Amino acid sequence: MSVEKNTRSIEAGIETDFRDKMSYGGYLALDELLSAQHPVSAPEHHDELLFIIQHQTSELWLKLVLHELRMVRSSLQRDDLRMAMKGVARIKHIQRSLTEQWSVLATLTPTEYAQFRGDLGSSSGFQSYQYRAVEFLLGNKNAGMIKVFAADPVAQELLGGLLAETSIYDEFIRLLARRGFAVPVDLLSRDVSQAHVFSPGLVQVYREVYEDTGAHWDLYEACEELVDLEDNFQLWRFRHMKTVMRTIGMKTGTGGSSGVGFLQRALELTFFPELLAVRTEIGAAQ
Ligand code: HEM
Ligand SMILES: N[C@@H](CC(=O)c1ccccc1NC=O)C(=O)O
Repeated sequence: MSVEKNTRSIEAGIETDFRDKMSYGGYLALDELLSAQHPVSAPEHHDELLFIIQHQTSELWLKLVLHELRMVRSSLQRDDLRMAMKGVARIKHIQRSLTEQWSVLATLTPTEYAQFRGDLGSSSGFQSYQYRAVEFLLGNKNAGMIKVFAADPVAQELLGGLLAETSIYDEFIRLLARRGFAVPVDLLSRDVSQAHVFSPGLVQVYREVYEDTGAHWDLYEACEELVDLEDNFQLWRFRHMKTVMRTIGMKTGTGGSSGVGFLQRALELTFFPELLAVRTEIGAAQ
């Protein structure tokens, strides 16, 4: 270490020859990753790289969210609530990071975006199959959403598969039934390819959990974790809608929707409605 030169010396043990050894770039396939940004504006607009990287990093995180959600689902199937909650905890951190990331894109002004928006053609986040897969795994099934992937067999297969499978909410509800709670039977034999719809009987199950937390501590904790997950998902949707509003105003979307109005309607969707409804009941007379 040469303090005067403000330079750190490279230690003798530091690896420098990677002809026959695994390296950082090799392990992480950085050549592929860092050559996957292809701006379409010509001449290239300075801000298009921001736009591409914001989406690519979001898709990478969504890939991990999907990976963790599958683990959460299989843990619930095995009655391993602790493992499931470990997965949920990780997902919650990813969601925070994804939501925080909107501030980077918000530095893209409407003037700058308008200069390359036309080059995006009809491509849109509406066509993100990983985002749709997350919605499906959380229980917001919608077969109609698969239509836009007619030209993408990989996406179609993934989403078609998830549509027919249980969501993490279906699995949580089944776990509650195995624990002896009076879960309405129609919920246990429902067509899982449809979106979960509000069940008043399930609210009563949660009421039992929330009114005797000591007896049902792990379930009580799990319920609150699921509420956090939904809350975080809605915060992402809200920041998306607000960023869209400040960037394109009330223009229609490149994907063909009305734009902001369409995104606002997504804020009315809910994954775990009974977990929210139970709050109204707590402490109320029987
Ligand atoms: C300036 C930036 C952005 C604008 C102006 C914008 C605009 C829009 C609009 C107008 C829609 C409605 C569909 C349409 O007609 O196109 C939409 C949908 C969507 N966008 Fe973006 N978006 C932006 C950035 C992002 C980013 C960074 C992501 C991250 C992956 C994203 C993901 C999505 C998703 C998943 C949908 C579907 C939402 C749903 O079905 O409720 N968007 N976006
Ligand atoms: N729908 C956006 C375009 C857009 O944001 C976008 C375009 C291509 C790939 C991802 C996108 N992000 C989110 O919709 C718009 O109407 O400006």
